[in-house]
Amino acid sequence: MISIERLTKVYGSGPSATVVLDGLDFRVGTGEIFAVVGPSGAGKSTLAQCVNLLERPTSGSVVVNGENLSQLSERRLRVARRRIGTIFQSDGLYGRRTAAQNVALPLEYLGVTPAESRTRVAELLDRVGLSSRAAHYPHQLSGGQRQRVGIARALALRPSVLLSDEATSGLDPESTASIVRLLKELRDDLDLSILFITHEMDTVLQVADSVARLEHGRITESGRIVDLLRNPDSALGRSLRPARDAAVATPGAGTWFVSYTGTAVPADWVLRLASELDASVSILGASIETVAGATVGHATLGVTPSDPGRILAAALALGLHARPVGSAPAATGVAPELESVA
Ligand SMILES: Nc1ncnc2c1ncn2[C@@H]1O[C@H](COP(=O)(O)OP(=O)(O)OP(=O)(O)O)[C@@H](O)[C@H]1O
Repeated sequence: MISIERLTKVYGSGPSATVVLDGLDFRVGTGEIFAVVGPSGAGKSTLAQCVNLLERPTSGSVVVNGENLSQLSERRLRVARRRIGTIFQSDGLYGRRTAAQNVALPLEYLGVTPAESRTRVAELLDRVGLSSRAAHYPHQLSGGQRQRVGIARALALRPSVLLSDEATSGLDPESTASIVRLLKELRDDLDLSILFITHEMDTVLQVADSVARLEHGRITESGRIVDLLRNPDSALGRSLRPARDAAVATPGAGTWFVSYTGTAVPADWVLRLASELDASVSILGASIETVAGATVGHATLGVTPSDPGRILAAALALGLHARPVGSAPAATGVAPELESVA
């Protein structure tokens, strides 16, 4: 488990001081993947450097399994750092070393015997599905495979926390999906706390259990992914939804946007809605999926004229939040840019 407590980082001093992280608070539980997303300049890299203790925070703490690492002496910090494995965007592998030799590096620094190291490296490469590539050099591996070697190396010293700093940025969708699968396996099999720092929203949806949005050095919103997706008022939840243009309703039908808010939305909700309203309900766009074991979704519907109050009530009874598309944002609490999006 890792807790970030009132973490503040200020570069420079006096009038030129820049507050880059401003009192961040969050916790990544054992067996949890916690994503931090944010735009360029939000402070993500600085956060990563403070978490893996390459940078000392100006104030606040990084606490791993109850021990405050930010207050340790340099000597004790060198040992404590082993509890946090880091994977970076650039895999940082040594080109003149094979995959196995790269994974062995942290073990060599620690003075592990060659025999022990060989066993552990074989175990780690097997863990990341690269046993058959042990003798390959980085240039003989794909981007995704190099990142897997980086993950194996980050796990070499049996950390309890894995820090992923833009580790899937720049990978193609297939490689990203395979790294995401691997991180979830590691979370479950090794009970790791994984802090996943990224600017890619769609990867967050695939990988994370919880997410926080970092802006100008502050967390503006955070929560479990499922809760955010089910909350129609959550800006972070809305930004996690894939934005796609919906089809246009037939003339005379009204356009409505509905999103899952309940935990037990029936699978045949479209039929039920149509029957309850005694109206024709057509799907103009929809995304329904399982995230962290829960069904979440949203849809744009064309509904033949019905009383808006009845549509809202019928949707609510099915565990759905409904709003007419094109209504004033102030009345619905929905951002205008989402008005035409399914
Ligand atoms: N050593 C430094 N001295 C002064 N300012 C710094 C230093 N490092 C970073 N900053 C500033 O801190 C802010 C946050 O930078 P950081 O690199 O952490 O953001 P980021 O979210 O990782 O951005 P990106 O996604 O573009 O990498 C920026 O305004 C940057 O200029």
